[in-house]
Amino acid sequence: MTNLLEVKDLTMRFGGLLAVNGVSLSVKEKQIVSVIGPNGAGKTTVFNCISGFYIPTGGDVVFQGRPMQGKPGHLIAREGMVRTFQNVRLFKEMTVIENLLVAQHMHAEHNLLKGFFLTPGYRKKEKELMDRAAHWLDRVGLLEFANREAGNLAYGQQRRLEIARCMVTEPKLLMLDEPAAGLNPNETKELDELIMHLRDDHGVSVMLIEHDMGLVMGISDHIVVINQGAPLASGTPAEIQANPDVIKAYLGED
Ligand SMILES: Nc1ncnc2c1ncn2[C@@H]1O[C@H](COP(=O)(O)OP(=O)(O)OP(=O)(O)O)[C@@H](O)[C@H]1O
Repeated sequence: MTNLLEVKDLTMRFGGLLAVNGVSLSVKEKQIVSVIGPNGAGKTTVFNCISGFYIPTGGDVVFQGRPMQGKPGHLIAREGMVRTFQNVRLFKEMTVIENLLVAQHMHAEHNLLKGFFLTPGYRKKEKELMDRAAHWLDRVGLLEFANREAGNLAYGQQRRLEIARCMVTEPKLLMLDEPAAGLNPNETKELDELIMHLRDDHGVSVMLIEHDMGLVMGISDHIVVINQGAPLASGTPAEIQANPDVIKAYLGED
């Protein structure tokens, strides 16, 4: 099976700090790959480099066979790699459904000017966007809140809306930065089911940064561990749980 994403020898330097040092990883189609490591290990920086929010100091990022390093985030998103952030970033004063419509407009660079003329083609496109938004709201259990202001949703619901906002753009790779942070155990279980459902029924690959080890060990096909910016281990959940270097890095943390 060819790799959807191939990252080789990724390096990111901030002044004197080598935040990411020689990290390599790959994600295959329909795989859930988690990146774990102690606080400050460089996980979010790896995400930022892959998704075009930082230009890496060195290394290669190849997505669907094409080099991505140096491209801006919005172009990488258009290639089919979309992400969420550690802190919820919704348009809080817009309604839930508006958040999904705007995401699709931004993604498709839909010609808004045409809207003023209300051509039949435009109306048809608008209906498609609306149908897709409703479909994903239903999938993440938020359809009944479609017209509520996004900022008024409970935190766990906002997290699910963020995932729906990614999914309306029909990505190949969904990158989630600490999606379970701040969720209660029930919400985490729903998130676990949602992520597996996205992979199994919608064919997306998922990359995950997460501190909730129950979630990571339960859903990951493959895990990459980084420590102080450098690769420490990679393997299946069982291999990672049994790896003495990983255990040491985690026990050494507290
Ligand atoms: N824009 C930046 N400028 C300077 N240093 C940065 C920047 N972003 C991250 N760093 C530093 O790089 C290192 C790695 O940070 P990063 O946020 O990637 O770690 P992390 O593994 O995601 O941590 P956490 O689990 O706590 O979110 C840290 O020392 C951090 O202070």
